[in-house]
Amino acid sequence: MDARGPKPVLYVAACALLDADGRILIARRPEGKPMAGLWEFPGGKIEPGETPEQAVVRELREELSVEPCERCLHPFAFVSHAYPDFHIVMPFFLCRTWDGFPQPNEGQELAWVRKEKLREYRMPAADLPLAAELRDRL
Ligand SMILES: Nc1nc2c([nH]c(=O)n2[C@H]2C[C@H](O)[C@@H](COP(=O)(O)OP(=O)(O)OP(=O)(O)O)O2)c(=O)[nH]1
Repeated sequence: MDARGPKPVLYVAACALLDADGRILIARRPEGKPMAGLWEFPGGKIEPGETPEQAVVRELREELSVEPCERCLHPFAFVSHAYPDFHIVMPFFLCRTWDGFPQPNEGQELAWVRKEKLREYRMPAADLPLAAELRDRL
C-alpha cells in the first residue's frame, strides 16, 4: 500500500497454445491497449462468475477464433506480480489441442516461437517467469 491506497488486484487468465512442433503462440498487444507492442500469451481478464478456464476459452474464441476444449487446458503455473498501478494474478495453462486456425481478430501480430527464442520477444514483466518456466519445464 502507498499514499494512493491499496492497488487493485486484476485477475487474468492466459494460455500457451503449443503446436505439434513444440512452438508456442504469442501475440503482440495492439496500439491503444495498455502495454502496446509487448508480446503476451493469449488470454484476458476473468469476468465475474467465470472460472479461469472459461475465461481462456472465451478469450481464445474472441481474439483468435480458436476453440480449445476446457479439459484440454492444463494448469501449468501462475503469476502474482506487482505492477506500479495494479497487482496481477494470472493462472496460466498449456493447450495442445484446439479447433480452428488462429486468426488475429483484434489486429494483433501473431508469432509461433520456440521456447528457447521466447526471450527475444519483449514481454510484460509479469510474463518473464512464465517464459523461463516454459524453457525449463516443457
Ligand atoms: N492476455 C494477457 N494479459 C497479460 C499478460 N501479461 C500481462 O501482464 N497481462 C496484463 C495486460 C493487461 O493489463 C491485463 C489483461 O487485460 P486485457 O486488456 O488483455 O484483457 P481483456 O482482453 O479482457 O481486455 P479489455 O476487454 O478490457 O480490452 O493483463 C499475458 O501474457 N496475457
